Amino acid sequence: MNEPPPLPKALVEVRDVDRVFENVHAVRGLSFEIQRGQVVGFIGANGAGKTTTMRMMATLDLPTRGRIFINGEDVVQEPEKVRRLIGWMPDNYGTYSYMTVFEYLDFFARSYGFKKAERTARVKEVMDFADLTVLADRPMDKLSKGMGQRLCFGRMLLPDPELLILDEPAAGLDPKARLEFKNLVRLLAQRGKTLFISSHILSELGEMCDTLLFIDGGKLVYHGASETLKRGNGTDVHGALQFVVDVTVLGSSEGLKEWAALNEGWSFVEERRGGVRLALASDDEMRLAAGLRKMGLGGISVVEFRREERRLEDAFVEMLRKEGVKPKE
Ligand SMILES: Nc1ncnc2c1ncn2[C@@H]1O[C@H](COP(=O)(O)OP(=O)(O)OP(=O)(O)O)[C@@H](O)[C@H]1O
Repeated sequence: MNEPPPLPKALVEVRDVDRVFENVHAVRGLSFEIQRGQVVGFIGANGAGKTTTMRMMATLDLPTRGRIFINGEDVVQEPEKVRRLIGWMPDNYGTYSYMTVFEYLDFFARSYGFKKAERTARVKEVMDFADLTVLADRPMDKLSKGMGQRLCFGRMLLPDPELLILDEPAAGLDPKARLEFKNLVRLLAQRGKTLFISSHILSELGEMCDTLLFIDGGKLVYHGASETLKRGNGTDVHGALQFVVDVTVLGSSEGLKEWAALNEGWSFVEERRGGVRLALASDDEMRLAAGLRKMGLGGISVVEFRREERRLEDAFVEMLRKEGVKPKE
């Protein structure tokens, strides 16, 4: 029996892509990969090139130079195959008055080729998933921003695409709707979907994404794990990442300051009431645990410790500074 061909390693591969409009160089030499099952945040200021990149991935626009592959299929040469793999949620979508939520989903399910019982079952499944069942008979133009967004989400999920591309989905949502949106993202990630989500507000995406891509002036300025960004508390004089640990001790913290000076990988950052902030030149939890054990053996009574999370906004600003880019509003 013939084995099926192996799946391409990365679900998305963007290779040295440029997009030049008449007099705007919107995307410049952009390259990145997205692995299957990841939730990726695509972050950049207004005009950074996010929508242009996403539209090219979604086969709605063509690169001026470079190539984009989705599951190994070239978006320019095989747009039909690519469209079957992706769900695209634009930042704006049209509403039809006098069409209910159910009618809208049913209409799109028909256009995706679902027939009768299968169509009814699929629309029901999507309405349940996106919490739209109670809104089934509500006219589309009577939905709140959050409800409308859930409907758009539902429509995108009808053909069960593997890759979901969402352009600014959290923009304009109130806190409750934003929470509901985060839950949907979490559920989809649990089902093994790959999500590529843009925003110009870092904190909107930080918690829900495994990986972050930062774009500025059409260029990629960072691609990495969101955890690394959050935990890394800046860099030392040599540019190496540091992780700050806040340690509370019983009694004087003088002993801990001396301990940090004598132990490799550790350094003193600052003193605070009841404790000290130390930097550890590693995010290895074993090294942190070994350090805490050594403190105890050295007669230092640690009553509490906390590895600090850096605000993603600070991380972003610092990263742009390192790249020599001035952050924009
Ligand atoms: N069709 C077009 N013709 C000319 N210029 C365009 C076109 N589409 C986008 N641009 C320009 O390309 C640049 C990148 O725009 P893009 O919409 O990709 O940015 P963005 O990061 O999505 O921003 P926003 O968050 O405001 O949507 C901008 O300078 C924009 O004005």
